[in-house]
Amino acid sequence: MTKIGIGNDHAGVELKREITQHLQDQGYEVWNYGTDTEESCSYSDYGKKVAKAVVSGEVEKGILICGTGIGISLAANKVKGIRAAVCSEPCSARLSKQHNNTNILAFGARIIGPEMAKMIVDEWLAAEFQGGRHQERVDLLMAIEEE
Ligand SMILES: O=C(CO)[C@H](O)[C@H](O)[C@H](O)COP(=O)(O)O
Repeated sequence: MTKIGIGNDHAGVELKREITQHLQDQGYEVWNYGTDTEESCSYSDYGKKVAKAVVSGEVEKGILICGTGIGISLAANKVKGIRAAVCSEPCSARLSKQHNNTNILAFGARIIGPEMAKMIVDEWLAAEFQGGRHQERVDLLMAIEEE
């Protein structure tokens, strides 16, 4: 059973619940690293928590939600080994896995609705990294972390 870590700030609480249910309905094991209250908080804490869970192998993939998906994905991308992409439609989500081998998907609860979010998540989870020329580019991308 694939383990997915999910994290969110105060803007993403409701959408996090819907996505969690959607994933559990498909048999995924979902680990919640986000806040469960709408009290104002910082996206960076939650982006970091999910990113570290992915890098350590505690979970296989991560999903992040804030108002736009931007702040929380920026936080995740600060953690070595993370490739997080903000996606507002399914095509980008699929290509982010096929070409960039993203290990975290992010989106904004104030940008897209729950049905679009579910389509994005499904497309991303179904996609596979294509390797080949994309592997070389991902290797070059990750080498920047060592500079
Ligand atoms: O960090 C963000 C934007 O990049 C997120 O959308 C946050 O959820 C947003 O900034 C929170 O805004 P708020 O006015 O403090 O609710």
